[in-house]
Amino acid sequence: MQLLTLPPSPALATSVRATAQVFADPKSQALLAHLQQIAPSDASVLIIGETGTGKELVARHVHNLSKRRGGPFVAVNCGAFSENLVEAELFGHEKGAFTGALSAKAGWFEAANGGTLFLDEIGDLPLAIQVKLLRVLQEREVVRLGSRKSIPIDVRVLAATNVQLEKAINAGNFREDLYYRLNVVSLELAPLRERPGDVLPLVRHFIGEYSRRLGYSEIALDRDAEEKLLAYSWPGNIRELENVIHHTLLICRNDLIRAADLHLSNLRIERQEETAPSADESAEALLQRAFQKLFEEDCGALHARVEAALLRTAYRFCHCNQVHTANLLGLSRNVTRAQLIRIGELVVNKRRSLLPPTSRRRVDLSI
Ligand SMILES: Nc1ncnc2c1ncn2[C@@H]1O[C@H](COP(=O)(O)OP(=O)(O)OP(=O)(O)O)[C@@H](O)[C@H]1O
Repeated sequence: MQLLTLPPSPALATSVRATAQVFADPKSQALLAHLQQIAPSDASVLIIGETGTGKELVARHVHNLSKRRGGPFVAVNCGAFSENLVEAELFGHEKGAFTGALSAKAGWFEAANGGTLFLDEIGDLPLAIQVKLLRVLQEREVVRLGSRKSIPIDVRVLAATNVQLEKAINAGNFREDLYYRLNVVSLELAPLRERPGDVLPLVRHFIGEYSRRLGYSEIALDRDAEEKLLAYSWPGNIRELENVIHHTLLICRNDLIRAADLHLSNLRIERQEETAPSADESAEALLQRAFQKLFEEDCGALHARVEAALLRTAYRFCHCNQVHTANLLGLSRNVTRAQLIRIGELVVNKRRSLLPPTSRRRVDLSI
């Protein structure tokens, strides 16, 4: 097994999540060897893999191993923007270039100058923008929207996709010339189910990571739990595994994780079928299910805000009674208290006893 600990480059300091990476399975070790070979060059790389297989983490790794590691690493999700917005974001714009352009703004290419631009979900880029991207890659200069001035750029582009771009090319949704420009080197990430040697090292890695963050002492797995994790197919890959471990540590407060503590998605499906919403399902049951589901999914910042709003609502609904809130949400009292402190619903006073803040009376449902 190989566990690498990488210092993030200065430009990454605020955005890097995991600096330790697990490459234990022979397939992952081969990928790592390939990655180390191609990282120093300036070649464009196309990273291919199902969702959650670690494409962004690999892109950051390539950047950190390249001569550009002292420069910025800018990661963007091409699928998250409308056609107009993605153009302005990629290439930048001048003041007044379009309604709402109140000031001039550099685009992602300029922001990544001297470093690496990671374009995730490249298959979602609209065709009109693909043409412009190709031109920038060929000419190594950008022209902001609303300007005629060319700005030279020195950027290495890494792109990622979880769909087969060849199919998109055949369907007329992706330009072949852009595909060849991006795919000078390709790195294919196998789904987690095809690299079983990574599963337990990743589990231990995330147990360590989340235990540290939650302030827990050492936590072990029993043999049945290990077998259950190894037998599972991980459709959401490493991200799903990470969420399962995070969820398990939040719910289970023992030093030993047993098979029954692990809620994998096939169990969730059974549970959802058993408890499919009925017309007369109580508000409490609905709230509890929504809350459990949130713990099982990762939607980044939105997740954290919805989770906080739900906690706050449940706590106020239970008249600031921690035990009732814990029962309502199906959590232990310790976890509930820790989460309430985290979102500022409970404060520690001078005598170190916990109190709800008195100044806030209104239920804040904003997410
Ligand atoms: N080899 C690894 N070692 C440790 N953690 C990893 C590894 N690969 C991925 N992860 C973690 O798994 C999570 C998902 O990884 P990442 O975001 O890179 O996947 P992705 O393939 O880019 O996902 P998507 O297709 O949804 O954009 C992240 O939290 C990442 O830190």
